[in-house]
Amino acid sequence: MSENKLKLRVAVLGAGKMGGILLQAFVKSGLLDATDVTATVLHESRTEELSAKYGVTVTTDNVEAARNADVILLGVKPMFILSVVKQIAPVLKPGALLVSVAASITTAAIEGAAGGEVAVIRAMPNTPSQVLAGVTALCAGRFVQDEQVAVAERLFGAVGRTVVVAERLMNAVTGLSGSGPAYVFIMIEALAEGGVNVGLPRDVATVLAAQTVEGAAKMVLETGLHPAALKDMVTTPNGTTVAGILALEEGSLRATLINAVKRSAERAAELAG
Ligand SMILES: NC(=O)C1=CN([C@@H]2O[C@H](COP(=O)(O)OP(=O)(O)OC[C@H]3O[C@@H](n4cnc5c(N)ncnc54)[C@H](O)[C@@H]3O)[C@@H](O)[C@H]2O)C=CC1
Ligand SMILES: O=C(O)[C@@H]1CCC=N1
Repeated sequence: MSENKLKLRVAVLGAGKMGGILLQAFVKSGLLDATDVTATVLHESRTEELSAKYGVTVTTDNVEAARNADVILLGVKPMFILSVVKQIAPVLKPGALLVSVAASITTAAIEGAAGGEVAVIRAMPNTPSQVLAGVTALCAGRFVQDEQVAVAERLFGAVGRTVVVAERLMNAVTGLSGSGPAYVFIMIEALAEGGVNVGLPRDVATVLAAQTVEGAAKMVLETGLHPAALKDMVTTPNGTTVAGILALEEGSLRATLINAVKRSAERAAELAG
């Protein structure tokens, strides 16, 4: 494992849901040494509990955490990110890399808040990073070197797949894979409810639903076949599946999902201000 380690000091400013998932995974996967990671949160009352949970130093002092860091992962809510960047700008090491996971906030806005030629990478990960099955889209700001993109790919690669996209596509990514886990959780819950409705115990129904979603997703990723071809393999003429598909089409499942991604992407654009 040690040859795969990133020998970098990383500060996670805003170790909430997403920041916490990422920092735990970076350490657990062996990519970073716990001693090289520091994290911050807003409230002093949570630092002790989170230090114990994450196994890294957790404080409320963004400036101290950022001072010696090679990579600063910004995990605060979009509305707070520019003030946090302004706060840490005076202590940034030359060559430090800022990585923001904030929805909507552009690399240009972060560069502006940093007030200099600072390397900024914008990332949109998702919560399945917690089980190393995440997907993260990355885009680079104006002052980023190729090696810094490679560092970000290593970091997010430790928690799943990565793709590099043009920045103009980041809100679209947010609408699909950033918010998408929530849509899929709702689908799994609803499929399980269907199972309960036809007599299955809840726990069995939930396992059947979740494993079916995982298996179907794996088939798409591993066979490279079009989802429609895989759907056709399940669908016997005059059989059970096509009866279920009729119900999906009557309920406009496709249009509903297309709209979900579209509305979320539109909201991401709105939040950019
Ligand atoms: N939750 C998700 O599925 C995803 C979230 N994101 C992005 O991640 C960011 C955080 O979202 P969540 O983790 O869901 O929110 P959260 O509320 O769980 O985490 C935010 C954390 O920031 C801390 N914080 C607030 N102000 C601070 C400050 N001034 N200094 C240091 N820490 C401060 C809070 O204590 C909290 O721990 C957002 O920008 C969001 O757009 C991106 C992808 C997915
Ligand atoms: O709901 C949100 O705003 C964040 C961004 C992507 C997922 N959660």
